[in-house]
Amino acid sequence: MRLTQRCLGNISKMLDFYSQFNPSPLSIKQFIDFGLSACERKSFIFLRKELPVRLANIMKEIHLLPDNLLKMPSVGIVNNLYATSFEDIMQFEKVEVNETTLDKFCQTLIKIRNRHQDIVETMSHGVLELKESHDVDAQTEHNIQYFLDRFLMSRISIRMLINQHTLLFGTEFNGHSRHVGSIDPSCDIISVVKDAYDKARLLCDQYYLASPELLVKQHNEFERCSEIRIVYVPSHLFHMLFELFKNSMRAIMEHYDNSDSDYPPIEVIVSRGKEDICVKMSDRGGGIPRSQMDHLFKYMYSTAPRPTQTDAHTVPLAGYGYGLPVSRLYARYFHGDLVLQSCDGYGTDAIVYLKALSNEANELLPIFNKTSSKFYRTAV
Ligand SMILES: CS(=O)(=O)N1CCC(Oc2ccc(-c3c(C(=O)NC[C@H]4CC[C@H](C(=O)O)CC4)noc3-c3cc(Cl)c(O)cc3O)cc2)CC1
Repeated sequence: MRLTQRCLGNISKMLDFYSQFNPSPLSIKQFIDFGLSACERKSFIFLRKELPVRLANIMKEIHLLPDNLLKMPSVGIVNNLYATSFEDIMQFEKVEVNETTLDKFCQTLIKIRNRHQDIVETMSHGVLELKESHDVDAQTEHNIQYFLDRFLMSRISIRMLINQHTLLFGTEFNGHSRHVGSIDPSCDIISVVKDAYDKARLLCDQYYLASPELLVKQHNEFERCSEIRIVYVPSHLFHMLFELFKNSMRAIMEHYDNSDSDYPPIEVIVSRGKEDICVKMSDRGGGIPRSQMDHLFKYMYSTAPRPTQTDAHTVPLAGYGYGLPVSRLYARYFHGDLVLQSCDGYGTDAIVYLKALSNEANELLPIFNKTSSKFYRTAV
């Protein structure tokens, strides 16, 4: 449904207003502390301002995109979805806080989350539409990389706020009584590693009829002989590890494509130091030359072309091309990182760095300001 001109006029004034504010980053500790005190009114009061601020900040950047990208049908769809969701939240700007508005707010958040479910794929279609209709120069590609990193990080942060509120105060149950919203205060990293391996192995067995084994160990320098646990969002950690396992398995199976199933195992070590928890995944999948490494994180390079009929059996281990860059955003979202070290001809190490202390695990949020908008204005 296209927004009427009147709506768009009204929204742009509100967008200007809310985009003046910087998003307020929260740490995992703040999410936990707030979740344990669990006051729905306070959460509502915070979110009815913070969500419009985060939506407006990224919508202003969408409007600064190069015209030829902004005109792509799929980018138009994304723009309208954000405008509709911004309007939905605006309904609560000045309402009286009571049971009815709290219930309605929760339902609206669920509606928004569902509306935005496929945004990443829709945006990747927009990039593909641009690639298929225009020559994309290096500068435009760089601008798209900059924008998508910020756009997708903003989306991760908005979904985090929505999930915390709906899981804490809605009728949904997250399936784990000890969890605080989407956060596990005592996340067993090794079990997430094994879960991600099992799910990736399923896909690998389906396509290659075989899969490499997993060797996993841990080293806790901080609390000797204790299991390594972290206050973290298990679904974020799973997303990263699932992606990395798929890549390692694809490399190994393609590299040893004529062996009789004596594939080198994937080795994972989980370590805990004073500041960081690391999950290092090492494979002997033949590695990648340094000249090709940067491409792996590029949205433009990796945006998978639409599968043709003959590609009906596309490799299930490769998505629509945003798996690795989005996984790095999940790692960076709470001030961690995801780094690749490959040895051409031998294999690849992927390291996920996580903040060991929840008070240091602060949201990393894109801020729309003169610097970021200048970046777009210099775009050709
Ligand atoms: C954008 S995305 O996230 O959607 N996604 C990124 C991932 C991509 O799939 C993959 C998967 C594996 C590999 C790969 C190779 C490999 O393939 N070598 C052989 C070629 C080396 C260059 C050579 C050349 O071109 O010179 C032509 C052969 N070797 O090591 C890895 C590897 C990569 C990651 Cl990231 C890892 O974590 C572990 C790994 O072992 C590459 C690409 C789908 C798309």
